[in-house]
Amino acid sequence: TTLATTIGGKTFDNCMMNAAGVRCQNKKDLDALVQSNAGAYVTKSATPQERAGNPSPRMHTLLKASINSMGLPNNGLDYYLDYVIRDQQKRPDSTNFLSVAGTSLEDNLAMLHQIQDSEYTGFVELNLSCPNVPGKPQVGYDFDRVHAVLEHVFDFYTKPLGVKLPPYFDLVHFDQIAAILNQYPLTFVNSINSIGNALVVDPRSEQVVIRPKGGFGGIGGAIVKPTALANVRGLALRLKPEIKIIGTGGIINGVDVFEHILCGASMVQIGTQFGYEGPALFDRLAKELTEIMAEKGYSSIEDFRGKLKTFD
Ligand SMILES: O=C(O)c1[nH]c(=O)[nH]c(=O)c1Cl
Repeated sequence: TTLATTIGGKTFDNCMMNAAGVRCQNKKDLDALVQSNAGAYVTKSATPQERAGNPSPRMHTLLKASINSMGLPNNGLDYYLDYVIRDQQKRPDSTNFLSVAGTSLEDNLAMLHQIQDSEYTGFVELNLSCPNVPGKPQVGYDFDRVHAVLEHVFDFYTKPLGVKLPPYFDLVHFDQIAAILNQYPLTFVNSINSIGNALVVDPRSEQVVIRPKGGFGGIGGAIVKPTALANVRGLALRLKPEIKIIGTGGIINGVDVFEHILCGASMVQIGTQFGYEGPALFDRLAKELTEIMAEKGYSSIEDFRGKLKTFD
């Protein structure tokens, strides 16, 4: 049984990796991911300069969920670009992901020009869906802005690139976003980011649980899986086959990975549970998924990827 997957002509020996933002902000965390059984890593979304992010408490974990309003704290693009280039020199056969999340079109273009002109040959994940920068509505819900960003990016960017999208909740929105994405040579689309601007209340203290934005933040964890699977499936049914799908959201166990792949994902990312369990998560998930595949007689993920059945 193999858990290998291929995206943009690159083969990953394991179809599971971290989600941007979780245990990937500094060299220590990234080195731990390199040492783990994850098939790849993605760096914390970068802005051109380092950012402190929102005031704490800005992240809270519940039993099967997390809420965060980090506000894009990161060490700046140079830090992550330096890390991935050094790693690429040390391990030329491994492909990884560099996430960028400019708070303006200018910032996104400046960062992508810098990456285009660098010796980095890996993937870029353009994050269009951060819900937590006060005063900055996320690009992913403004289809004209998504179109404009991609138009500008593909005027000059030639390396493998994908976008990280927010969850959509109306099938018409799946149609609209897919119609835009299908116009571009995207290597992948990653769906979903956290469900933005949810609210968690502590009934004992009668207070919200995070400081930024009066307690409003992005939700992750098991409770978002039905929305994540709907977005993975909705995009899988609409995107041209050369755009692969990375499924993110609600993965706790191997069976959740299986469901994401059944819905059409070629790779999955784990955020909340990875934050909770650490790098050993990838050993557990690989074991669980391998057992499920063996039980069902599947020897590779291509045997069942996207083959979700409906009633008709
Ligand atoms: O607040 C954040 O840093 C953050 N938090 C999220 O849940 N998703 C994102 O894309 C980002 Cl950039």
